[in-house]
Amino acid sequence: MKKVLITGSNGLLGQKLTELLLPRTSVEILATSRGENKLAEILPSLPFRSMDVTDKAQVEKVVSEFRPTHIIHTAAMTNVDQCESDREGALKLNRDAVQYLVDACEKYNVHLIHVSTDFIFDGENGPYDEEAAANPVNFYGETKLMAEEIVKKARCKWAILRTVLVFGVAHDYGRTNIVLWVRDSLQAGKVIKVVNDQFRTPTLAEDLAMGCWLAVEHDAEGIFNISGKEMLTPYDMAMQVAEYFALNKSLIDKADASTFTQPAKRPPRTGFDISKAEKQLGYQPHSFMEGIRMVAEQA
Ligand SMILES: NC(=O)C1=CN([C@@H]2O[C@H](COP(=O)(O)OP(=O)(O)OC[C@H]3O[C@@H](n4cnc5c(N)ncnc54)[C@H](OP(=O)(O)O)[C@@H]3O)[C@@H](O)[C@H]2O)C=CC1
Ligand SMILES: Cc1cn([C@H]2C[C@H](O)[C@@H](COP(=O)(O)OP(=O)(O)O[C@H]3O[C@@H](C)C(=O)[C@@H](O)[C@H]3O)O2)c(=O)[nH]c1=O
Repeated sequence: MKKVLITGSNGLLGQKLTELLLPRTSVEILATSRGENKLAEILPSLPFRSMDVTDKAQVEKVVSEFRPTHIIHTAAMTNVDQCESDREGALKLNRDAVQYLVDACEKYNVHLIHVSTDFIFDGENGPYDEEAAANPVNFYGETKLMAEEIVKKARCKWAILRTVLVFGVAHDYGRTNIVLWVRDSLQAGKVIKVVNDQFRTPTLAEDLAMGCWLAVEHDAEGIFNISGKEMLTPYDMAMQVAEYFALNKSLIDKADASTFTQPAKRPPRTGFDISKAEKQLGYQPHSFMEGIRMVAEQA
């Protein structure tokens, strides 16, 4: 019987993972997150414990008591711009916490599934396969690369699953994402500036959760790219969202790096080649348009 501990269960991926795994009788799960359980009402049977991954003692205590066979580590500081301004916080959460989890996994023989990002790359020549050389262009990417290096040195079994621009609907969730942001802006009649010089393979949160589960089922070891399959610019994405919801495309202003900047630099061309995960894990993501339809059904 596989016993899976999920970190960051209140997050977008954490919630989809919890919803995916809870009904499965072949696996026992323990959802953990820093704050109160945001899924308590909708999933009353969900085993949950509060676990602040930046607290080494809490990590050791929860892992020693639950004794998981696998940990899927989703918790992170994912606000890329915040990572530039709160570097100490970003290091604690995105780097130090991973060392505490590795220590516990080594001590209790737990297989660690660590979620990482395309932002470890500089975006000069995407799409990337699993062997590509990392070269982050912002602090978030630097902290996530540090985390990967900690995982690669671990003496427990480990897998690193890298993903890109995750979108989906979560409960009681503070952050938006590209699909919901475009839909809500256009429905409100707002003009939005959307870049056409950044390239991504956007990932439906449900597909990422399935990718994590496939890695657990296969006891996968090593690095796997788990993202969408289509290389799109945010402008392409916005046009598809407007198409799907029959919204006013003239509200979408084409932008580029000369007219749109954010506090942290974004790697221009990332995106992933997912053929390794397709072949070895049977990973099969939805199309971006199917992902939009699934979002529309939930929000
Ligand atoms: N979103 C994206 O576009 C991408 C994400 N990724 C990676 O995927 C993973 C999941 O991302 P995503 O689901 O979007 O993240 P979210 O920001 O949606 O969720 C992260 C969750 O982690 C929890 N958390 C924060 N601090 C702590 C802590 N100290 N201890 C325990 N839990 C904590 C928070 O829950 P609480 O409310 O309890 O504080 C938060 O909800 C991350 O590792 C990220 O780097 C990679 C590429 C793209
Ligand atoms: C807010 C905004 C974003 N964009 C573009 C920029 C970017 O390419 C895309 C998403 O921008 P955001 O700032 O919302 O997201 P961003 O912080 O770029 O997303 C990143 O999050 C971290 C966690 C990751 O790991 C990365 O894979 C990536 O998903 O949309 C616009 O074109 N116009 C806008 O007004």
